[in-house]
Amino acid sequence: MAGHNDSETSGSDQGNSGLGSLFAFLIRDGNLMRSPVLAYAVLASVTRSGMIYAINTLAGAAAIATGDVLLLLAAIASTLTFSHLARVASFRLVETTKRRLRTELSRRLLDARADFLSRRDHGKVYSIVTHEVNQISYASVNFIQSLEAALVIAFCIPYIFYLSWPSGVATLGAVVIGAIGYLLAQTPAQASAERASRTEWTFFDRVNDVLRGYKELRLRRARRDGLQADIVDAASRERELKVTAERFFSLGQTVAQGAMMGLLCLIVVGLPLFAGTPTETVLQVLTVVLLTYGPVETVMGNLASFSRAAVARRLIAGLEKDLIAEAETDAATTGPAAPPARFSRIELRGVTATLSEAPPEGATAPADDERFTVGPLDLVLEPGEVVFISGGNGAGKSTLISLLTGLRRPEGGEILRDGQPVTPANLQDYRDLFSAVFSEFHLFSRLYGLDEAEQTKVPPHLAELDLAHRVRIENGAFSTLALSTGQKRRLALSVALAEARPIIVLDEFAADQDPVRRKLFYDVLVPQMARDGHLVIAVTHDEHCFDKCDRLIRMEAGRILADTRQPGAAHAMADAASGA
Ligand SMILES: Nc1ncnc2c1ncn2[C@@H]1O[C@H](COP(=O)(O)OP(=O)(O)OP(=O)(O)O)[C@@H](O)[C@H]1O
Repeated sequence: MAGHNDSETSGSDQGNSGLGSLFAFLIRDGNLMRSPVLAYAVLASVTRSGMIYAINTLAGAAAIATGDVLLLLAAIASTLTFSHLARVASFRLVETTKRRLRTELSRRLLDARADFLSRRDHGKVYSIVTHEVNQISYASVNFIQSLEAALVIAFCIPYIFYLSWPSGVATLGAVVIGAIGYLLAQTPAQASAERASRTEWTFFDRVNDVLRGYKELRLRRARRDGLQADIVDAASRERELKVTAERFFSLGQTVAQGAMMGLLCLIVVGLPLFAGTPTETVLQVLTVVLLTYGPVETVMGNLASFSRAAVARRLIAGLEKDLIAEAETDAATTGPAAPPARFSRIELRGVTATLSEAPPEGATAPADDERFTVGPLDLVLEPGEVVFISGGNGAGKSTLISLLTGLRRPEGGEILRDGQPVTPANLQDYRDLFSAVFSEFHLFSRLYGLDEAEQTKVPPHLAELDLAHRVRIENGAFSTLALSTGQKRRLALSVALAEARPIIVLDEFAADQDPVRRKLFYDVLVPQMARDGHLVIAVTHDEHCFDKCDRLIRMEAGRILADTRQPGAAHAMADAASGA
């Protein structure tokens, strides 16, 4: 099973319920204070208490008074109205909280470092933005409902004291016993609920395997069975843990219900027998207690959902903490988009990077044999050059590309642009120099970020790349992405060319092109890009084309083995292509 590198501690480790932090979150960040929901809830509970009072007065009266009937009707009408308004406002609050949490988490994901995003085990992220965000958002409805119910109980307890003080004491006793039952049950319940959520992350990871690996899974039944067994295992463990959590929640609720039932027995049997309370008072107390039974059940039922939401709050906070730790600097991800910049020289000076997997759960650092070091790398690049990077699998070519494009920050050495070091403050400006088609590229369905002028450049490039018959641009989006692998890569190149950035990076672009398109790429497109003044950096294994670049960089074991210059080779290709 995939391990997760979680910075948060489990609920049981924390030793506190997290309810305080949950309520603080709901009140402070959940917009509770700015919503009319609190006012509606208070009004609904006041009118409900008035209704209880009116019912009780009418029930105990010798004759029905018109005023009491009118009071009852008014109380019913206003209770229904305010309860409805409170419900609508609280659901608005739920959706607002959900939207806020999801946009905040997405923003943090957009800001996260490439290292974090390139990890495969993102089941945790999916689970948190769906399940946990729902749990915490719906807690605001439960919070309002509970507040409304608690206010009714708070109004009714003094009234019970007023009717008969022994009943008042017994009612308070029942509330205290119920609260103790809940508090005792919630620690083990929360611990199981949290473990269940963590198991759900594994489940999402395996579902991701199904979606990504469907072809391999179709070809070998045993592979599919093995994955299915893992999915069943994760789902079963989650079920067991959730059932355990609910068993504890239910135990707490049973204690509270027992206390309420004990209270009813005490009122019906104990009061007349031991306190000599008259039947008329017993009936009045009984009516009030029965009418508050609903609000008590509401509070008791919601306590479990608060515990689940407290777990969700902890897990969301843990992910936020991870994302903050993994965030790029503000300057790298915020601020207005800079206009396409120019450069005259890019220099890598003693640049190094260490690649490692996320450590398994419980481990502090990856083992040495799980690390790969690239560099130190020294390299100077200038506009108008065509640079090919070659080397065996695992030589470090893609890592060099990540370092060069500013996606990965070097651990040692520095990158200089026109003699100035690239720092977090100017990193985004530096990245704006590049357009790229990575070996594992992603095609967005829309032309995000391209201005109108850039968008108008895409169709000519589609024609040049022999895609005009398959894809059109409609309202800033591609008409289709249902294309072959080679076509998709050419589509990605059409966007990169339309961006017209000074440096174009192509990682194994030709690998999935047919011979005709491969020839077009090496003999026409690349020389043309250089002629237009672009620095072209292409990772390639096509040895027979190594003579078509100005510089050939060979990599091995994370180092640059050779940097051979063949001046003018690419320009000569361009001249030949244009017939000059
Ligand atoms: N997260 C990681 N943890 C540890 N090692 C890693 C990690 N990512 C990559 N590596 C290792 O770093 C080395 C360089 O990888 P890189 O992707 O840069 O190679 P490459 O030259 O582009 O290879 P290819 O031609 O196969 O694409 C490889 O040996 C790879 O196994």
